[in-house]
Amino acid sequence: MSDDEADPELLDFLRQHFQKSSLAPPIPETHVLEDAEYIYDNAIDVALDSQATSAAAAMIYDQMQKKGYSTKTWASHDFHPQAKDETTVDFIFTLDLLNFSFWSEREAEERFAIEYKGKTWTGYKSLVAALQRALDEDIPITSSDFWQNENECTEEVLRHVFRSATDEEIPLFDERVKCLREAGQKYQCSFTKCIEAANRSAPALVNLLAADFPCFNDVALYDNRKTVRFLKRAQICVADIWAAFDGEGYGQFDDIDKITIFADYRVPQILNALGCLWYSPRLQSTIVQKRVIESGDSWELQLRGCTIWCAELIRREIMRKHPSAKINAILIDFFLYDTMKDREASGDEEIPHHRTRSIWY
Ligand SMILES: Nc1nc2c(c(CN[C@H]3C=C[C@H](O)[C@@H]3O)cn2[C@@H]2O[C@H](COP(=O)(O)O)[C@@H](O)[C@H]2O)c(=O)[nH]1
Repeated sequence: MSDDEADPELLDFLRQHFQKSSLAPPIPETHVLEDAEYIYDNAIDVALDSQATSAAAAMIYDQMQKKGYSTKTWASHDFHPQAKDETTVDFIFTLDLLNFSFWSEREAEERFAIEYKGKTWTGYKSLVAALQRALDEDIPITSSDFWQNENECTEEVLRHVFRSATDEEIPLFDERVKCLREAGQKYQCSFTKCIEAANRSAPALVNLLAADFPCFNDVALYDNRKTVRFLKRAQICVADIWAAFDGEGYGQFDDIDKITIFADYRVPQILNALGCLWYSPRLQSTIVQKRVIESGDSWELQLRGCTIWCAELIRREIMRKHPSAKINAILIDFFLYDTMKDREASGDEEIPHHRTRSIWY
Protein backbone atom coordinates (compact mmCIF):
# COMPACT_ATOMS: atom_id res chain seq x y z
CA MET A 1 0.00 0.00 0.00
CA SER A 2 1.59 3.31 -0.98
CA ASP A 3 1.85 6.29 1.40
CA ASP A 4 -1.00 8.20 -0.20
CA GLU A 5 -3.34 5.21 0.46
CA ALA A 6 -2.25 4.73 4.12
CA ASP A 7 -4.33 6.22 6.94
CA PRO A 8 -2.77 9.68 7.53
CA GLU A 9 -3.46 9.48 11.28
CA LEU A 10 -1.73 6.09 11.50
CA LEU A 11 1.26 7.41 9.59
CA ASP A 12 1.44 10.42 11.87
CA PHE A 13 1.32 8.16 14.97
CA LEU A 14 4.04 5.86 13.60
CA ARG A 15 6.28 8.80 12.68
CA GLN A 16 5.93 10.29 16.14
CA HIS A 17 6.42 6.92 17.88
CA PHE A 18 9.51 5.85 15.98
CA GLN A 19 10.95 9.33 16.05
CA LYS A 20 10.51 9.39 19.85
CA SER A 21 11.88 5.91 20.37
CA SER A 22 14.97 6.60 18.27
CA LEU A 23 15.66 9.74 20.33
CA ALA A 24 14.81 8.18 23.68
CA PRO A 25 17.99 7.60 25.73
CA PRO A 26 18.82 3.87 26.08
CA ILE A 27 17.59 2.40 29.38
CA PRO A 28 20.76 1.85 31.46
CA GLU A 29 21.53 -1.86 32.07
CA THR A 30 24.57 -3.48 33.69
CA HIS A 31 24.00 -6.89 31.93
CA VAL A 32 25.25 -8.61 35.10
CA LEU A 33 22.05 -10.61 35.59
CA GLU A 34 21.85 -11.85 31.99
CA ASP A 35 25.51 -12.86 32.16
CA ALA A 36 24.86 -14.71 35.42
CA GLU A 37 22.01 -16.64 33.78
CA TYR A 38 24.29 -17.48 30.84
CA ILE A 39 26.94 -18.83 33.22
CA TYR A 40 24.31 -20.84 35.11
CA ASP A 41 22.94 -22.32 31.86
CA ASN A 42 26.46 -23.42 30.86
CA ALA A 43 27.88 -24.39 34.27
CA ILE A 44 28.98 -28.00 34.84
CA ASP A 45 30.69 -27.75 38.26
CA VAL A 46 28.04 -25.71 40.08
CA ALA A 47 24.33 -26.54 40.28
CA LEU A 48 21.31 -25.10 42.08
CA ASP A 49 18.88 -27.09 44.20
CA SER A 50 15.38 -25.71 43.52
CA GLN A 51 13.82 -27.14 46.69
CA ALA A 52 16.53 -25.69 48.93
CA THR A 53 16.36 -22.39 47.06
CA SER A 54 12.62 -22.21 47.67
CA ALA A 55 13.11 -23.07 51.36
CA ALA A 56 15.87 -20.46 51.61
CA ALA A 57 13.53 -17.84 50.14
CA ALA A 58 10.96 -18.57 52.85
CA MET A 59 13.59 -18.45 55.63
CA ILE A 60 15.17 -15.25 54.30
CA TYR A 61 11.82 -13.48 53.97
CA ASP A 62 10.76 -14.60 57.45
CA GLN A 63 14.06 -13.56 59.07
CA MET A 64 14.21 -10.22 57.22
CA GLN A 65 10.71 -9.43 58.42
CA LYS A 66 11.56 -10.42 62.00
CA LYS A 67 14.78 -8.33 61.95
CA GLY A 68 13.13 -5.44 60.13
CA TYR A 69 15.83 -5.51 57.44
CA SER A 70 15.85 -2.25 55.51
CA THR A 71 18.25 0.39 54.26
CA LYS A 72 18.40 1.63 57.88
CA THR A 73 20.24 -1.57 58.87
CA TRP A 74 23.31 -0.26 57.03
CA ALA A 75 23.94 2.62 59.40
CA SER A 76 23.62 0.29 62.41
CA HIS A 77 26.89 -1.53 61.63
CA ASP A 78 30.11 -0.83 63.53
CA PHE A 79 31.73 2.45 62.49
CA HIS A 80 29.56 2.96 59.42
CA PRO A 81 29.29 6.75 58.86
CA GLN A 82 26.01 8.30 60.00
CA ALA A 83 26.14 11.78 58.41
CA LYS A 84 23.86 12.23 55.40
CA ASP A 85 26.36 14.41 53.60
CA GLU A 86 29.38 14.41 51.28
CA THR A 87 31.71 13.08 53.98
CA THR A 88 29.75 9.80 53.89
CA VAL A 89 29.88 9.73 50.07
CA ASP A 90 33.66 10.09 50.25
CA PHE A 91 33.92 7.44 52.98
CA ILE A 92 31.87 4.90 50.99
CA PHE A 93 33.77 5.55 47.77
CA THR A 94 37.07 4.99 49.59
CA LEU A 95 35.64 1.93 51.36
CA ASP A 96 34.43 0.27 48.18
CA LEU A 97 37.60 1.10 46.25
CA LEU A 98 39.36 -1.12 48.79
CA ASN A 99 36.59 -3.57 49.75
CA PHE A 100 38.21 -6.81 48.60
CA SER A 101 40.11 -9.95 49.52
CA PHE A 102 40.46 -10.05 53.30
CA TRP A 103 40.62 -13.83 53.67
CA SER A 104 43.82 -15.15 55.21
CA GLU A 105 45.86 -18.40 55.10
CA ARG A 106 46.89 -17.74 58.71
CA GLU A 107 45.25 -19.04 61.86
CA ALA A 108 42.48 -16.77 63.24
CA GLU A 109 44.65 -15.09 65.89
CA GLU A 110 47.50 -14.48 63.40
CA ARG A 111 45.55 -13.01 60.48
CA PHE A 112 45.71 -9.34 59.50
CA ALA A 113 43.72 -7.31 62.04
CA ILE A 114 43.19 -3.65 62.89
CA GLU A 115 43.18 -2.44 66.49
CA TYR A 116 40.57 0.27 67.03
CA LYS A 117 38.46 1.41 69.99
CA GLY A 118 39.97 -1.27 72.23
CA LYS A 119 39.15 -4.24 69.96
CA THR A 120 40.77 -6.00 67.01
CA TRP A 121 38.79 -6.17 63.80
CA THR A 122 39.29 -8.54 60.87
CA GLY A 123 37.86 -8.89 57.36
CA TYR A 124 35.67 -6.15 55.96
CA LYS A 125 35.36 -4.59 59.42
CA SER A 126 39.12 -4.19 59.58
CA LEU A 127 38.88 -1.89 56.56
CA VAL A 128 36.09 0.21 58.08
CA ALA A 129 38.06 0.44 61.35
CA ALA A 130 41.31 1.38 59.54
CA LEU A 131 39.59 4.24 57.69
CA GLN A 132 37.88 5.56 60.83
CA ARG A 133 41.14 5.28 62.82
CA ALA A 134 43.00 7.27 60.14
CA LEU A 135 40.35 10.01 60.22
CA ASP A 136 40.62 10.08 64.04
CA GLU A 137 44.38 10.59 63.53
CA ASP A 138 43.66 13.53 61.16
CA ILE A 139 44.84 11.60 58.10
CA PRO A 140 42.46 12.63 55.24
CA ILE A 141 42.26 9.04 53.94
CA THR A 142 38.86 9.61 52.28
CA SER A 143 40.07 12.59 50.24
CA SER A 144 40.91 11.85 46.62
CA ASP A 145 43.10 14.98 46.58
CA PHE A 146 45.16 13.37 49.33
CA TRP A 147 45.53 10.07 47.43
CA GLN A 148 47.04 11.92 44.48
CA ASN A 149 49.53 13.89 46.56
CA GLU A 150 52.49 11.52 46.71
CA ASN A 151 54.41 13.96 48.95
CA GLU A 152 51.73 13.82 51.66
CA CYS A 153 50.10 10.45 50.90
CA THR A 154 53.35 8.50 50.96
CA GLU A 155 53.60 4.73 51.06
CA GLU A 156 54.82 5.11 54.64
CA VAL A 157 51.63 7.00 55.62
CA LEU A 158 49.47 4.34 53.94
CA ARG A 159 51.36 1.54 55.70
CA HIS A 160 50.64 3.43 58.96
CA VAL A 161 46.92 3.66 58.06
CA PHE A 162 46.72 -0.11 57.47
CA ARG A 163 49.14 -1.13 60.23
CA SER A 164 48.19 -4.54 61.55
CA ALA A 165 47.79 -5.77 65.12
CA THR A 166 49.51 -8.98 63.97
CA ASP A 167 52.56 -9.61 61.80
CA GLU A 168 50.39 -10.24 58.71
CA GLU A 169 49.92 -7.10 56.63
CA ILE A 170 46.71 -6.29 54.76
CA PRO A 171 46.44 -8.55 51.68
CA LEU A 172 47.24 -6.89 48.31
CA PHE A 173 48.58 -3.68 49.91
CA ASP A 174 50.29 -2.51 46.67
CA GLU A 175 47.12 -3.13 44.65
CA ARG A 176 45.10 -1.09 47.16
CA VAL A 177 47.53 1.83 46.84
CA LYS A 178 47.18 1.64 43.05
CA CYS A 179 43.37 1.74 43.34
CA LEU A 180 43.57 4.96 45.38
CA ARG A 181 46.15 6.68 43.17
CA GLU A 182 44.17 5.84 40.02
CA ALA A 183 40.81 6.89 41.44
CA GLY A 184 42.05 10.27 42.56
CA GLN A 185 42.37 11.55 39.02
CA LYS A 186 38.74 11.37 37.90
CA TYR A 187 35.61 13.49 38.25
CA GLN A 188 37.48 16.54 39.57
CA CYS A 189 38.40 14.34 42.55
CA SER A 190 34.81 14.20 43.72
CA PHE A 191 32.65 11.07 43.74
CA THR A 192 29.57 13.24 44.21
CA LYS A 193 30.16 14.52 40.65
CA CYS A 194 30.20 10.92 39.44
CA ILE A 195 26.88 10.28 41.23
CA GLU A 196 25.39 13.41 39.67
CA ALA A 197 26.57 12.28 36.21
CA ALA A 198 24.42 9.12 36.58
CA ASN A 199 21.18 11.12 36.80
CA ARG A 200 19.70 8.97 39.61
CA SER A 201 20.20 5.73 37.67
CA ALA A 202 21.90 2.96 39.65
CA PRO A 203 22.94 0.86 36.61
CA ALA A 204 24.23 4.04 34.93
CA LEU A 205 26.40 4.79 37.98
CA VAL A 206 27.67 1.18 38.02
CA ASN A 207 28.54 1.50 34.33
CA LEU A 208 30.30 4.85 34.90
CA LEU A 209 32.42 3.33 37.67
CA ALA A 210 33.31 0.33 35.48
CA ALA A 211 34.09 2.55 32.47
CA ASP A 212 36.07 5.30 34.23
CA PHE A 213 37.83 3.37 37.00
CA PRO A 214 39.67 0.22 35.77
CA CYS A 215 39.78 -1.20 39.31
CA PHE A 216 35.94 -1.36 39.28
CA ASN A 217 35.79 -3.08 35.88
CA ASP A 218 35.14 -6.57 37.23
CA VAL A 219 34.59 -8.60 34.04
CA ALA A 220 36.00 -11.93 32.80
CA LEU A 221 36.16 -14.21 29.74
CA TYR A 222 33.95 -17.27 30.35
CA ASP A 223 35.13 -20.50 28.67
CA ASN A 224 37.07 -18.44 26.10
CA ARG A 225 33.90 -17.37 24.37
CA LYS A 226 31.91 -14.72 26.26
CA THR A 227 32.84 -11.69 28.33
CA VAL A 228 30.77 -11.79 31.52
CA ARG A 229 30.22 -8.87 33.89
CA PHE A 230 30.10 -9.16 37.69
CA LEU A 231 30.94 -5.53 38.62
CA LYS A 232 30.84 -6.51 42.29
CA ARG A 233 32.53 -3.47 43.88
CA ALA A 234 30.84 -1.02 41.51
CA GLN A 235 27.46 -2.49 42.47
CA ILE A 236 28.17 -2.65 46.23
CA CYS A 237 29.41 0.95 46.10
CA VAL A 238 26.09 2.10 44.61
CA ALA A 239 24.20 -0.12 47.08
CA ASP A 240 26.12 1.28 50.06
CA ILE A 241 25.33 4.85 48.94
CA TRP A 242 21.63 3.93 48.50
CA ALA A 243 21.47 2.28 51.92
CA ALA A 244 23.55 4.88 53.80
CA PHE A 245 21.27 7.67 52.55
CA ASP A 246 18.03 5.65 52.91
CA GLY A 247 17.31 6.06 49.23
CA GLU A 248 17.31 9.88 49.48
CA GLY A 249 19.68 12.69 48.54
CA TYR A 250 22.88 11.21 47.09
CA GLY A 251 21.24 7.78 47.59
CA GLN A 252 18.17 8.47 45.47
CA PHE A 253 17.99 6.11 42.48
CA ASP A 254 14.92 5.51 40.26
CA ASP A 255 16.02 1.99 39.28
CA ILE A 256 17.89 0.63 42.32
CA ASP A 257 16.17 -2.78 41.95
CA LYS A 258 18.31 -3.43 38.86
CA ILE A 259 21.33 -4.00 41.12
CA THR A 260 22.12 -7.69 41.75
CA ILE A 261 23.71 -9.33 44.78
CA PHE A 262 27.48 -8.86 45.00
CA ALA A 263 29.47 -11.90 43.83
CA ASP A 264 32.09 -12.22 46.56
CA TYR A 265 33.20 -15.26 48.57
CA ARG A 266 30.68 -14.95 51.41
CA VAL A 267 27.36 -15.25 49.52
CA PRO A 268 28.30 -18.52 47.73
CA GLN A 269 29.46 -19.78 51.13
CA ILE A 270 26.11 -19.20 52.83
CA LEU A 271 24.09 -20.41 49.80
CA ASN A 272 26.16 -23.61 49.83
CA ALA A 273 25.55 -23.99 53.57
CA LEU A 274 21.80 -23.59 52.93
CA GLY A 275 21.94 -26.37 50.31
CA CYS A 276 21.09 -24.01 47.42
CA LEU A 277 24.49 -24.28 45.66
CA TRP A 278 26.02 -27.70 44.89
CA TYR A 279 29.55 -28.33 43.63
CA SER A 280 31.11 -31.12 41.55
CA PRO A 281 33.29 -33.46 43.67
CA ARG A 282 36.55 -31.91 42.40
CA LEU A 283 35.37 -28.37 43.08
CA GLN A 284 33.98 -29.36 46.48
CA SER A 285 37.28 -30.94 47.55
CA THR A 286 39.26 -27.93 46.28
CA ILE A 287 37.13 -25.61 48.43
CA VAL A 288 37.11 -27.88 51.50
CA GLN A 289 40.90 -28.28 51.30
CA LYS A 290 41.22 -24.44 51.04
CA ARG A 291 43.16 -24.69 47.78
CA VAL A 292 43.39 -21.43 45.82
CA ILE A 293 41.29 -21.03 42.68
CA GLU A 294 42.90 -18.55 40.28
CA SER A 295 41.05 -15.37 39.35
CA GLY A 296 39.29 -15.92 36.01
CA ASP A 297 39.30 -19.73 36.33
CA SER A 298 36.08 -21.34 35.03
CA TRP A 299 35.31 -22.67 38.52
CA GLU A 300 35.50 -19.17 39.96
CA LEU A 301 33.24 -17.73 37.25
CA GLN A 302 30.72 -20.56 37.72
CA LEU A 303 30.69 -19.92 41.48
CA ARG A 304 30.14 -16.17 41.02
CA GLY A 305 27.60 -16.42 38.20
CA CYS A 306 25.53 -19.19 39.81
CA THR A 307 25.52 -17.27 43.10
CA ILE A 308 24.04 -14.21 41.40
CA TRP A 309 21.48 -16.36 39.58
CA CYS A 310 20.54 -18.33 42.70
CA ALA A 311 19.95 -15.09 44.61
CA GLU A 312 17.77 -13.84 41.74
CA LEU A 313 15.63 -17.01 41.96
CA ILE A 314 15.35 -16.44 45.73
CA ARG A 315 14.27 -12.84 45.10
CA ARG A 316 11.67 -13.93 42.52
CA GLU A 317 10.30 -16.60 44.88
CA ILE A 318 9.97 -14.04 47.70
CA MET A 319 8.20 -11.55 45.41
CA ARG A 320 5.92 -14.31 44.03
CA LYS A 321 4.70 -15.09 47.56
CA HIS A 322 4.84 -11.53 48.91
CA PRO A 323 4.28 -9.13 45.96
CA SER A 324 4.26 -6.06 48.22
CA ALA A 325 7.45 -6.95 50.08
CA LYS A 326 9.96 -4.08 50.17
CA ILE A 327 12.83 -6.44 49.36
CA ASN A 328 15.40 -6.30 46.55
CA ALA A 329 18.62 -8.13 45.72
CA ILE A 330 20.65 -5.60 47.72
CA LEU A 331 18.79 -6.23 50.99
CA ILE A 332 18.86 -10.00 50.36
CA ASP A 333 22.59 -9.73 49.82
CA PHE A 334 23.20 -7.65 52.96
CA PHE A 335 21.11 -10.17 54.93
CA LEU A 336 23.03 -13.16 53.52
CA TYR A 337 26.43 -11.59 54.20
CA ASP A 338 25.46 -10.61 57.75
CA THR A 339 23.96 -14.07 58.37
CA MET A 340 27.21 -15.71 57.23
CA LYS A 341 29.21 -13.46 59.55
CA ASP A 342 26.87 -14.21 62.46
CA ARG A 343 27.27 -17.96 61.84
CA GLU A 344 31.05 -17.55 61.70
CA ALA A 345 31.01 -15.53 64.96
CA SER A 346 29.00 -18.29 66.64
CA GLY A 347 31.69 -20.82 65.74
CA ASP A 348 30.41 -22.12 62.42
CA GLU A 349 33.98 -22.16 61.17
CA GLU A 350 33.71 -25.39 59.23
CA ILE A 351 31.69 -23.83 56.39
CA PRO A 352 34.37 -23.44 53.70
CA HIS A 353 34.46 -20.65 51.13
CA HIS A 354 36.36 -20.53 47.85
CA ARG A 355 39.73 -18.76 47.90
CA THR A 356 40.58 -16.50 45.02
CA ARG A 357 43.00 -13.63 45.58
CA SER A 358 41.99 -10.62 43.47
CA ILE A 359 41.01 -6.99 43.66
CA TRP A 360 37.54 -7.74 42.32
CA TYR A 361 35.96 -8.91 45.61
N1 LIG B 1 28.14 -9.77 49.03
C1 LIG B 1 28.62 -8.98 49.99
N2 LIG B 1 29.95 -8.96 50.20
C2 LIG B 1 30.40 -8.15 51.19
C3 LIG B 1 29.57 -7.37 51.99
C4 LIG B 1 30.40 -6.69 52.90
C5 LIG B 1 30.01 -5.77 54.02
N3 LIG B 1 28.86 -4.96 53.71
C6 LIG B 1 28.18 -4.42 54.88
C7 LIG B 1 27.25 -3.36 54.50
C8 LIG B 1 25.99 -3.76 54.60
C9 LIG B 1 25.92 -5.17 54.97
O1 LIG B 1 24.91 -5.38 55.93
C10 LIG B 1 27.29 -5.49 55.51
O2 LIG B 1 27.30 -5.39 56.92
C11 LIG B 1 31.71 -7.08 52.62
N4 LIG B 1 31.65 -7.95 51.60
C12 LIG B 1 32.73 -8.71 50.96
O3 LIG B 1 32.95 -9.86 51.77
C13 LIG B 1 34.36 -10.14 51.80
C14 LIG B 1 34.85 -9.83 53.19
O4 LIG B 1 34.34 -10.82 54.02
P1 LIG B 1 34.93 -10.92 55.52
O5 LIG B 1 36.43 -11.12 55.34
O6 LIG B 1 34.24 -12.08 56.13
O7 LIG B 1 34.62 -9.61 56.20
C15 LIG B 1 34.99 -9.21 50.80
O8 LIG B 1 34.94 -9.79 49.52
C16 LIG B 1 34.05 -8.02 50.85
O9 LIG B 1 34.10 -7.25 49.66
C17 LIG B 1 28.17 -7.40 51.75
O10 LIG B 1 27.34 -6.73 52.38
N5 LIG B 1 27.75 -8.23 50.73
